[in-house]
Amino acid sequence: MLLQLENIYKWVQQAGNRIYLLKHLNLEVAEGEFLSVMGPSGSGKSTLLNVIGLLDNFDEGAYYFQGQAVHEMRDKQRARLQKDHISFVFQAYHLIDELTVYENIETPLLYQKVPSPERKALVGDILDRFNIVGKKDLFPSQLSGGQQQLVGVARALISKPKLLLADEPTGNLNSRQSKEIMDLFRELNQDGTTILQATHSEFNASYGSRILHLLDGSWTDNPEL
Ligand SMILES: Nc1ncnc2c1ncn2[C@@H]1O[C@H](COP(=O)(O)OP(=O)(O)OP(=O)(O)O)[C@@H](O)[C@H]1O
Repeated sequence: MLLQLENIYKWVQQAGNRIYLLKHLNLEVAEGEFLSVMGPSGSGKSTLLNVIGLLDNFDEGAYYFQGQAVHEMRDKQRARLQKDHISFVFQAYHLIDELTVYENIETPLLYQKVPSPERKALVGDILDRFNIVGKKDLFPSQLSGGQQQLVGVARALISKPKLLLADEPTGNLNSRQSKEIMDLFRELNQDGTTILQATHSEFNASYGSRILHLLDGSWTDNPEL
């Protein structure tokens, strides 16, 4: 088992009322799965991905990653686990404005202390694979939205993460680019990366091996409701 959520609750306090963002949520994700989470806007998909990706805390419940109790970890341990094993592709690409395309893609390898010649080779390969060699010295502001998203995906894939969390990974891409990204995800998944994506797109979800539906922060068997 790669990860396990047990009875997770997350809430915010609003005008004296407790608003649940995640409620009584259980989840088991096996190594090598490709899981799609669907659900209407506001159902909690991004919140769930943020919790699983250790970007956000939860208020109650237990979270195990490769059998380790994440809810008992100190911040530093959690940060280490995240850097070593988890990558993100988000709607907002979170590229670093001051770094070039090349440098943005290289960042995860610096965190992982990959030696320089190997870094060069890996970044070169992925620039090639994504057809963006000609853009390598540009800054994010000099790219279109779709190109920025491609760079975000390249950066997420370069460190060969154990777990890839993707939140509407093809949101700003045309259908050809979307298919390219989803095909890359499939390849990556076949190479052993576990993928968890949140999506509104039936096309994207069809790439997954399992689909779960969220409604108001809980799983539902009746996605039409
Ligand atoms: N800090 C917060 N305070 C109050 N409400 C919040 C907070 N963060 C999230 N929410 C609410 O939690 C709900 C779930 O949001 P979330 O972004 O997880 O939904 P989503 O399913 O990813 O939606 P979308 O498909 O539109 O991206 C929303 O109703 C949102 O307004």
